Amino acid sequence: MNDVLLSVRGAGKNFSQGSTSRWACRDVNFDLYPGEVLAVVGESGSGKSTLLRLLAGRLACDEGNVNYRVRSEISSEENHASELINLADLSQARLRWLARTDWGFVEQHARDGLRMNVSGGANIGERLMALGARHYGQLRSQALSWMERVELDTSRIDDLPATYSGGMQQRLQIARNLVTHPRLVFMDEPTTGLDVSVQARLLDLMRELVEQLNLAAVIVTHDLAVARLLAHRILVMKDGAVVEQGLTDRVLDDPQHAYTQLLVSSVLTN
Ligand SMILES: Nc1ncnc2c1ncn2[C@@H]1O[C@H](COP(=O)(O)OP(=O)(O)OP(=O)(O)O)[C@@H](O)[C@H]1O
Repeated sequence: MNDVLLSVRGAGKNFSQGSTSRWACRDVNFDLYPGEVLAVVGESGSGKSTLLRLLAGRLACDEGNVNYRVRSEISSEENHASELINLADLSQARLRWLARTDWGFVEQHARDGLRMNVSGGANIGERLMALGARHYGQLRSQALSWMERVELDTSRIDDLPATYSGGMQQRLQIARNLVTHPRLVFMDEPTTGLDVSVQARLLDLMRELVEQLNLAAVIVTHDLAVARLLAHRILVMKDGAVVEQGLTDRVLDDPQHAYTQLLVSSVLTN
């Protein structure tokens, strides 16, 4: 049995504005294993994106903790390679290192996850350069091979991402994230806003890559069909709380909580 990769215990985030304070998400608990895909679903404002940002160390928890099994080369000397480390105990430099190497983050809007003023090829090569790669020929051949892998036309390698279609930009974002062989990828509504046919092909590609690379992933989506296709498990959020979680088929075919039942039935009647 593999060791847990990500362990979340009682995690929550509070946003204060003036005299009012509000929990965007509260008391979230789950474990994620290598190669496992978890979908976080719920309506707008339920706290999905905030939770994703807590998991990726982009926001600090105001309660509870998020723990990650850091690879030996980036765990500090006093920590064992196999130990789960609380993100709150990592320095900003170590968190940035994780974010650049062992994690990926696919944003809903590609412009937030790509560098729009450098070529598609440079977008893929950049994360390798952050790891010390300098050989131009090798960077270019890696970029070409990842463009092929995500089914991008390699003749577009020198074009700026702004000249790519929305679906192509998402493929580029995925290639940019996967080039360093991360173990865990966070995705925030990765197919929202794309044409239905583009979405379907992108989802197929994502499913293939997740399987081939044994990737663990946390995918925020309001689309239960995305969760059904990609996720092993589902976590349902409402008003910042997790109301139900379990295996995808169980949650979608036999929802226990009234809110999940409503979500599932509203898809069926749409
Ligand atoms: N930076 C912030 N400052 C104050 N409140 C925030 C901030 N970010 C999020 N919130 C609040 O936290 C709650 C959860 O927001 P969040 O974006 O996590 O929900 P969501 O489920 O991802 O919604 P959507 O699907 O619309 O993106 C909302 O009430 C939101 O207004």
